[in-house]
Amino acid sequence: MSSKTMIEAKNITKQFERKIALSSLSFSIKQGELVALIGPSGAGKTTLLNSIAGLVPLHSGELMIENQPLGNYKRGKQFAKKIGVIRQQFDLIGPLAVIHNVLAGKLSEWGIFKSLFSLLVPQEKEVAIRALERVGLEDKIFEVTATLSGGEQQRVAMARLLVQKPEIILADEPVASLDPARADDVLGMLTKIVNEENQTLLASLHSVEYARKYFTRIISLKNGEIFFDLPTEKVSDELLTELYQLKEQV
Ligand SMILES: Nc1ncnc2c1ncn2[C@@H]1O[C@H](COP(=O)(O)OP(=O)(O)OP(=O)(O)O)[C@@H](O)[C@H]1O
Repeated sequence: MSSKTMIEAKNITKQFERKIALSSLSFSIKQGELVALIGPSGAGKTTLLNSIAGLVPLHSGELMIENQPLGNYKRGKQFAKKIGVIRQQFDLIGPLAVIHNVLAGKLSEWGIFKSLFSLLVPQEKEVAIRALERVGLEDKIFEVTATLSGGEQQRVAMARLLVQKPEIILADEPVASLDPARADDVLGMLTKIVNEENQTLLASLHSVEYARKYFTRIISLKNGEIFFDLPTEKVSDELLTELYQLKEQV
């Protein structure tokens, strides 16, 4: 792992009307880290990922991406090379063939003309083929995306990320809609790709089991605050019970 800091949160706070979703969080994540974000429903996981993706403005504090304030990054190509997002809903266009969804990873790089032309004659087809080979879907290249299973669609989303090649991947519940065997398969593949590409991964998960199996560090949130931030091997069952406990014990 390199010592380059990829994400740094400095006392970040986010409030929705009177609800504090993130309360003065601070942490930093280095290149190559595989970080799972866990915590009960409503703890702030999605809000945190969306803040880092630049989709949710903060009330106070600062987010630094590779030592630059997040706001300094221009949207478009520059940002797409820095941060890629993968979600539970996959964000794929169902009626399009798999190849077009994979090549969507190039949209911020291509101009509008090349992007539109690519819908007629796929551009840089070999890039898409290579990405689909890596996720084991090369035989599905011209299938309509919506006809693929949930696990296959999540692999298409991963192939799109392979084409986009961001340095940081933010994954919001990437396997929540998959059955356990598909979830295992998708997380195994995602973390393998991240390791091979020396990327950095921050993924929210409901499953502690997957967090322990695939991630090197676990950050837990509770009521918008960091409850613990530990290397995976230091996360005890007692801490997890406390994290998910419904009411604070008095
Ligand atoms: N757009 C919004 N408007 C108002 N409140 C919001 C909004 N988005 C999130 N919240 C609130 O902020 C808090 C944190 O929500 P968030 O979705 O980040 O939690 P989460 O940990 O991702 O939950 P889950 O595991 O259920 O997805 C919740 O109380 C939620 O109701």
